[in-house]
Parts: sequence; structure tokens; C-alpha cells
Amino acid sequence: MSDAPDPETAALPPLDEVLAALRVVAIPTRTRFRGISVREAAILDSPLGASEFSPFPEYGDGEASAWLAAALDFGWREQPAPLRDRVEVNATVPAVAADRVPEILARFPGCRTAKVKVAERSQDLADDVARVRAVREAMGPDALVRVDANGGWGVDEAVTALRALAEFDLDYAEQPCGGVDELVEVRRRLSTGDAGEIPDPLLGEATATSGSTVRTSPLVRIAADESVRKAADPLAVARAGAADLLIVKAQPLGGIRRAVGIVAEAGLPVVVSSALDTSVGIAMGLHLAAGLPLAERDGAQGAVLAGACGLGTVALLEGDVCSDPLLPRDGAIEVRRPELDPELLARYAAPAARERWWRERVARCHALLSASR
Ligand SMILES: O=C(O)CCC(=O)c1ccccc1C(=O)O
Ligand SMILES: [Mg+2]
Repeated sequence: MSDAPDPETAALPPLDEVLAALRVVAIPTRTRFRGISVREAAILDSPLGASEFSPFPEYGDGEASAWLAAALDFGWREQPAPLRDRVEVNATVPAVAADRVPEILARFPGCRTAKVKVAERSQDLADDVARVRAVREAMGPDALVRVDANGGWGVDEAVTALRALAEFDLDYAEQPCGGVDELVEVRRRLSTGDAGEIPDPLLGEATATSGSTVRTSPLVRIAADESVRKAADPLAVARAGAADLLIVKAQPLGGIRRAVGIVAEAGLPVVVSSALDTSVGIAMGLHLAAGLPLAERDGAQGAVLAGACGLGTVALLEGDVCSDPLLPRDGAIEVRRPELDPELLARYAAPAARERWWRERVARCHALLSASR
């Protein structure tokens, strides 16, 4: 490990300095996403480059504090050096009707991986199957197709849905159910062992009755997202054997340094994603992703980057705070910190009452972080 100060004990920039650097924006989304049609974010014009604080409005201060720690770390402290200058990204397909899939995919030029939202409350399995089919047909047999249920299924529903979706040869299913125990159970029930074998949910292996061990191929790999970023203990998933890979997000995990530490300890392959951030928050995710080894290229095992990252989502916003936004090109995004554009900050400035709300939220989270150091 380096001798850089621990992010959890490093001094925070003073609140008045943070508030002086802060602007709140409200950017319409092009398509409803997670029930959101306007994305609010606090943007920090901070000493080491722009930073972003954008926990969703319904999150409590405890959870939002980790997002503030991340924003202050990225804005006020040197970051680990990136290992590469581009990060491959996936297309993100919201829970739209199947006939809108080509229009969505067109916003992600060159992407050979797509992640499709499923288990939307107002829809059913037939909607999900139709949407995933449309994505597979549009992208062809060589593309990687993932689904993300955001914990929307129960165990039985997840098993039924993932069996139905298996014909599209999924790369993985992200957070099919909400709880860690449910993920373990789904993973166990989707393990395809030959008759007489007892699938071991921890190892993805089946032990033959003779005593020899036979490798089973899971019907679909399971990725944990909310179970990592919203859990009191982000490593509980890995310890329980509840997932084949982890989705890691820099803001909810308290910043790049802390996320890298969690990934190393978990020892599972990861995909870095975002939370519908502006280009500024995306830059934080890109720097996290570009600091992790790649399985193929770097010969690493365990805590490696497991393919295209969910960092192309500026394409789902109607605007941005940077005139040279971090959008996918040739299926990847360049790793850089974008410049804030004052005109765009003004164009998307949030209403005064929302600006005040965000400033008060930052003050409360800052106080929580100060008290915990
Ligand atoms: O991972 C991606 O492709 C995009 C990011 C994404 O899906 C997302 C965006 C906002 C809130 C939650 C999620 C999620 O991964 O569940
Ligand atoms: Mg997710």
C-alpha cells in the first residue's frame, strides 16, 4: 500500500470552502430512468478539478455522507494514476418498450455490451423478454447482453425470469433480488449440475456423490449492486458467496481509494458503474475503472475489471455541465477530467429552493463526516 493518508482520516476541506465551490443543477433525462425525469446534482468547482455530489434526493444523510466523502476526495486530493487512457462502456437500456430499443442503442456508438433494465414495477416478464430480445437482435450474437433488475424480483420470480431470459445468453444478471440471502438462493437454484450432484453456492461447483468435484456452469452469473453500495458492510456479499461479480460505484462507496480497497478485499471481478451522473461524476468512475487491472491484458486474477463499465449514461441525459461531455465513442470513453462550462451551469441551474436544499444537505453530511474522523 502507498503511504497516502487514509481517506477516512484525511482532513476534510472546511464547509465554507465546499459551499463556495458548489453549484446545483437540474438536468432533464431523455427517457424516464428509475422513475427519474430530472437529475439533480451538486457540482463542485474544486481545486483539483470539478467534482460531483449527487446522491438521490430520497437518500438519508448517513448514506449521502459516503457520496460527499467521495466528492471531497475527488475534488481536493490527488487521485491514483490511471493504468490506461480509455474505458470500455456498456449501452444502458432503460425499461422502454421494445420498439424504442434501436433509438436507445444509437446513443451508444460502438458499444458491444448492453445492460438492459428489467423487473420494472409497472411491467411484466413478457415486456422484459421483448426488450432483451430486441437488444440481442439489434446487437447480434457476439454482443454481451446483461440485465439489471434493481432487486425487483423475489427468488421464485427471479429464477423464472432468468430461465426465460437464458435463451438470450446473458453475460450476467445484476441484483435480481434485494437481499444477500436471496441472491445466494437464486444463484444456487440456477446452478446446473448433473443429476446426483449437489451444487455448492459458494464455489459454483458441484460435488458428485462419488466424492469427485465437477465444475458446473451457472445458467447465468449473478452480479451484486445495491447489496454492495447500500450495505452497512460492502464485503458481506463476497463473504456469503452471493455473487459472481460486483458492481462498484465510486460515489456511494466513499470515493476511488475506498472503492479500490473494497474491490481488493472482495477478490471478485468487478464492473464499475455510475448513478446517472453528469460528466463530472462519470470522470470519477472512469478514474476508478482505469485504476483496476484487466483480466486479459494485465494477466491478473480475482479483483479485475470484468468487461465494459456502466459509465456511458451521460447519453441518457438531455444536457450536461461540460461542453466536451464524457460520452461513448467507439464503445469507450477517454479517461480525463472534464472542464465545467459556466454557460451550461447557468442553463441547468436548479430552482432556488432546490439549491438551498442541497446546500443544507451538504452541511449536514459534512458535519457527519467531521464527527466520524
Ligand atoms: O450500469 C449502468 O449501465 C448505468 C448505471 C445504472 O444502471 C444505474 C443508474 C442510476 C441508478 C442505479 C443504476 C443501477 O445500476 O442500478
Ligand atoms: Mg444496478
